[in-house]
Amino acid sequence: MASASSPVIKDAKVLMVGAGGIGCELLKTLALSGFSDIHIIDMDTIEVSNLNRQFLFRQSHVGQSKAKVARDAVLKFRPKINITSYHANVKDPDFDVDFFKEFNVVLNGLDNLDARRHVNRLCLAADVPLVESGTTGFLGQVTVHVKGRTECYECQPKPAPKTYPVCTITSTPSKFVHCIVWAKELLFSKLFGDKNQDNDLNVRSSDAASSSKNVDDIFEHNNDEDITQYGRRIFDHVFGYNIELALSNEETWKNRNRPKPIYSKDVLSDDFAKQNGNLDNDNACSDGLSVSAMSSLGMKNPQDVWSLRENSRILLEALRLFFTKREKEIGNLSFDKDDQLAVEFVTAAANIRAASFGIPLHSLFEAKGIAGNIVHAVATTNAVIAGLIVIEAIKVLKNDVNKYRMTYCLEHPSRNLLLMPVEPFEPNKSCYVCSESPVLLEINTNRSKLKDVVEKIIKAKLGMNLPLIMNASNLLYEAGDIEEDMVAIYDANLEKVLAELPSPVTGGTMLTVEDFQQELKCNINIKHREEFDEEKEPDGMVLSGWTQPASAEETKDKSVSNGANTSDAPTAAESENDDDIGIVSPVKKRKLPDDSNKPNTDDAKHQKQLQVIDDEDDLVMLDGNLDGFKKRRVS
Ligand SMILES: Nc1ncnc2c1ncn2[C@@H]1O[C@H](COP(=O)(O)OP(=O)(O)OP(=O)(O)O)[C@@H](O)[C@H]1O
Ligand SMILES: [Zn+2]
Repeated sequence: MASASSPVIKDAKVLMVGAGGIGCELLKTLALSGFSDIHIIDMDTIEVSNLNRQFLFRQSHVGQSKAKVARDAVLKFRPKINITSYHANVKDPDFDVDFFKEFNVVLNGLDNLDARRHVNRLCLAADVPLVESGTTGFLGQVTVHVKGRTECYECQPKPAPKTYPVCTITSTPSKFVHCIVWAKELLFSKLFGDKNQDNDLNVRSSDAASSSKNVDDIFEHNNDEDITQYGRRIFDHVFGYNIELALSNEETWKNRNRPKPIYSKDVLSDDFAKQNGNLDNDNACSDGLSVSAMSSLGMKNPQDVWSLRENSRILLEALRLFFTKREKEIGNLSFDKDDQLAVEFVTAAANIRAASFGIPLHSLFEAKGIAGNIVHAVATTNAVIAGLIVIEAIKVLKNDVNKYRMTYCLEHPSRNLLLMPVEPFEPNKSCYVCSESPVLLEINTNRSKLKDVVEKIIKAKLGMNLPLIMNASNLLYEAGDIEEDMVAIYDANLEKVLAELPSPVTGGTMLTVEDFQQELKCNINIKHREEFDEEKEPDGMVLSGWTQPASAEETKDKSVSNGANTSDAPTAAESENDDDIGIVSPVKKRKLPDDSNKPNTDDAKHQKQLQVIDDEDDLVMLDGNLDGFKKRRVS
């Protein structure tokens, strides 16, 4: 390993993308490892919920740029190095191919597929190696992507990662799970958990002065206020007032549907207290966990999707029951999916928020499943992953191709294995991103419209947001800032191309798709296919040049997203299987295209230090050479 004074480290110009959970650890580790020219891009500002694991940030930094604060924090203990921060989206056109070309290596600490794809494509276009990473709870991985040598980030299809940027949760939910996270992590915690724990429940108005302290008092239950009044006040604050406040920030809603504020008086009549629950004869029982708002309101079926009014009644009733039947627990509660009242409260709150944002409502049964599956970010996983990123970055800088490893951090170490390095895969010859071969798109050209192709394939699968589609030299379609009448012409052209294809198309029609924003161009060979198995191919179209991952890529399926404190986790059942990752069919692994099959002397040296460890508590690392399946002590 190169030492801190090594020229490869000192002279390297490194670009880090993301200064969140992984990014903070990474910046610190890079600086302490001797890197001295680090550029860091992050578009976000610091949220209270980041503070438990993004150790470069403090309470006083909330609201400030992550990239800048991270830079300043590290410069305090490494004042002589150069750190350049950009408070910006990596997708900004300023960060173009020429910008990327300036760097020796790019390191990702991102939390979403879209940005990861974008960076992958720019790294390929600029021919700069990329070290990519992700964590979910105790799981994590680091992968190395070097053009022409190892597979690119998109060589294999990835299941969409399930982590949510904070602002999605606090301000712009678009899926029901975002509302669940909000209800569980923010509203439930604020009302029934530790009051002193700051959280991002309140919408910060653009007027910074009006923040935190007095706003927090809103959630306090005043002694002179009956519990129904209190409930309605909270209701109006979080579903009414906060939404109005958020709406006042016009910028946020430019390209989004505006939410609708909901006040309790709009959904519930004033005499609702009388109808809500049976105040005298609650289904009181001594066991707190069996108190239920549903039983209290005579609602029996957990699979029913409640109306907005029913959700509002459940919410207020659950809140009342917490304050009357489980008073002693208030202040110490954290969400537990086996706590019926907590699940009722969270379901109702999530549904009301969903109604406000135009998101379909869900039953308690469904909501419980979603709420029980959210995994918390683990700071140590981020630290381990950041360390591994630096190790791989150094190998990349030294051009130690034979030593590149993709490393998986496992949740349930089996046979004392916590980290599992495997040799990187070679590029997928039919990858539409890093290979020249056209992708084959089979569709029923009689029925499918090119509009569907654009939506389902070009945008959803190929991840091109601003595609430009050509058929030979004819421009068929262009997304982006174009005049409405042009859009109509393009749409018509697009339809025409499909309509004119002889049916059935046997030879295929070649479309070229370009997305300058993503620096990606690929050819699509369209072929007619009459029948589709709607269950397997629900879109009625198949990108067959881009195969689904085979079982050999099981590890990659475990590919996780990153650093989010709130993510839909692999289910418990899936996690159990992680034990098997250690024996992921090494035989099927593809080798690098160069001479990496040859025994490597450095590896041989390593193996001399291998030792068998019996102590269950020792962490060991499986050596990259899986054939030997040797263990190495990690100190
Ligand atoms: N397109 C992008 N351009 C720049 N930075 C980005 C982009 N997409 C994501 N990021 C940054 O990547 C970081 C990912 O960090 P992390 O996964 O820890 O998320 P977080 O937002 O800090 O926390 P949380 O887990 O609560 O969402 C974030 O700081 C986010 O701002
Ligand atoms: Zn690829």
